[in-house]
Amino acid sequence: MQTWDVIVIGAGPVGENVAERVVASGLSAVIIEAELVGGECSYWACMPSKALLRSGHARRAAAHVRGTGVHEPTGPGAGPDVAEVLARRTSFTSGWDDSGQVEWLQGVGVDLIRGHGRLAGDRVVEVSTANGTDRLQARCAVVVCTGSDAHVPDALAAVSPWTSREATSVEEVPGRLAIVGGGVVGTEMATAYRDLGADVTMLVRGQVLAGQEPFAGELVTASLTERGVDVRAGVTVVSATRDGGPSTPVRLTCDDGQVVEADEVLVATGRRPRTDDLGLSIVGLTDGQWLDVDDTLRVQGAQWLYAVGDVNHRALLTHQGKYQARAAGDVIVARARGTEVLAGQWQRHAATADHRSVPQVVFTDPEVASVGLTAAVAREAGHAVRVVDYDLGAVAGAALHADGYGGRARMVVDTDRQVLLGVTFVGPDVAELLHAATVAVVGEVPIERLWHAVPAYPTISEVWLRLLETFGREG
Ligand SMILES: Cc1cc2nc3c(=O)[nH]c(=O)nc-3n(C[C@H](O)[C@H](O)[C@H](O)COP(=O)(O)OP(=O)(O)OC[C@H]3O[C@@H](n4cnc5c(N)ncnc54)[C@H](O)[C@@H]3O)c2cc1C
Ligand SMILES: NC(=O)c1ccc[n+]([C@@H]2O[C@H](COP(=O)([O-])OP(=O)(O)OC[C@H]3O[C@@H](n4cnc5c(N)ncnc54)[C@H](O)[C@@H]3O)[C@@H](O)[C@H]2O)c1
Repeated sequence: MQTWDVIVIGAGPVGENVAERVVASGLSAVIIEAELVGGECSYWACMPSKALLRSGHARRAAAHVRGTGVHEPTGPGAGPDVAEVLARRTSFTSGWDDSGQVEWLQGVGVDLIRGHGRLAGDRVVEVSTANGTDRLQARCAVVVCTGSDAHVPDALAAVSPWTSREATSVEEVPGRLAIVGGGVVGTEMATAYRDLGADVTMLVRGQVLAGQEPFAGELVTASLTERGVDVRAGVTVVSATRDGGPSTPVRLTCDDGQVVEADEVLVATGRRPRTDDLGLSIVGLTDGQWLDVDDTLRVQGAQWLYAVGDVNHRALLTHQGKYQARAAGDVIVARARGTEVLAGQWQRHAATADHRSVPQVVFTDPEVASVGLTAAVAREAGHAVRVVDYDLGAVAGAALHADGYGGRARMVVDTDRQVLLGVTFVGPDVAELLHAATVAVVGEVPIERLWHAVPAYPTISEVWLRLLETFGREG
């Protein structure tokens, strides 16, 4: 049996980071990957989805500045060049070829075995490869970084719907696309496919972007609707049929009796853990579940098993998974060496920010950039809260940025401690405003000190000053 200090199962962005981290500190590591090194993010999620969105976004941004000579597309064929958009997308996935990432792994000294990994004993991992089964032994830790898959509701399974994988790797844009789900994937793909010329209908069980401040879903819905997307909220799909067989139109029946026909249907109804056939009974758990971890990313009740990234269900985002990977990699090294474990709040080995300081950008148009708690969640958690809103369009830098700029900003203030619990920006190109908010929330920067962080004039960031003025210097 071959032995390494650390065995990582899953070479997505998170697994790669854990392995790199422990090797950089002098331990040995092997990573096991069943599909492509780079994982979902590189080939079927973050990168291709943002590439599909970018051309339409850039074109609309230019069309909203008088004098650029670019106008909002009207009529068939007037939108972005679909073939070029798809070609650009494909370049960002390297044509679904992972040799570049494999080279990077080799360069940082991480060993790779291709195959399906599962636990098979105390620190033992069995790998099913094309040539049979290998058994590997870890001296220190086994780290599960197997990510997540699309969840497909039973009502839709029979019609073999698209998931985010098909939506991001598309080669031919359907004429009519129905999207079930109004979360991040649903709204981003509605934005992208509308730009690519599809007639898009969204069927949303609850509210659009339900986890965000309510005005985020409202502004995104208004914009999608204005651009011709048919957004139907408060409806549940109860059955789906494709009477003519595969590749023929799909008919979706909703709980209120309405029927929607489309050439393709994308299911964007959340994720499920990729823990099937993982041998979790070895540590007293059941396959198919999310893996509950402590703040050092160690599986609850286990000594040598860690779960990092989507699979632990703390924050299903690449950047947050990589943040966890840094903490996990470092704590594995500390435990291996017997050096001090720093697992208190905000210390090196604890993923403290997962609890209430997670930043996210939804790349719709307008963009939604948020960090920390929404007002509703902050109140539910028992904080004394004051909500401060400001019209982003009234900021000089925003008005210069785009003609008719529309958007809104909110800060959620903990009035007992006079610090920010959450910040949300909704508007064109607000993504790059987010990190300042993340620093303020994570740093628990007192409001009084924020008055000394002067935003440059005339930038959209001046909204910070407007929010403070609205809050008032005496609070
Ligand atoms: C459409 C879409 C767009 C997204 N856009 C963004 C975005 O813009 N920004 C953002 O931050 N996040 C985004 N996300 C979320 C992001 O993709 C995930 O949070 C991220 O990929 C999680 O990384 P991971 O390494 O935990 O898992 P994954 O990327 O899923 O990687 C897990 C790897 O493990 C492998 N694996 C699984 N089981 C086994 C096994 N038993 N043996 C061996 N290998 C195995 C898989 O093949 C895979 O390569 C998006 C998600 C979707 C679906
Ligand atoms: N820009 C980004 O950061 C980005 C982009 C895409 C995805 N992601 C990540 O990927 C994850 C998955 O995204 P998602 O949009 O699939 O999930 P989501 O949780 O954001 O949204 C799921 C949507 O599906 C609906 N839904 C759930 N079950 C349903 C059912 N049975 N029938 C009908 N509707 C149902 C929900 O009401 C919701 O509208 C997210 O957690 C997100 O963090 C991030």
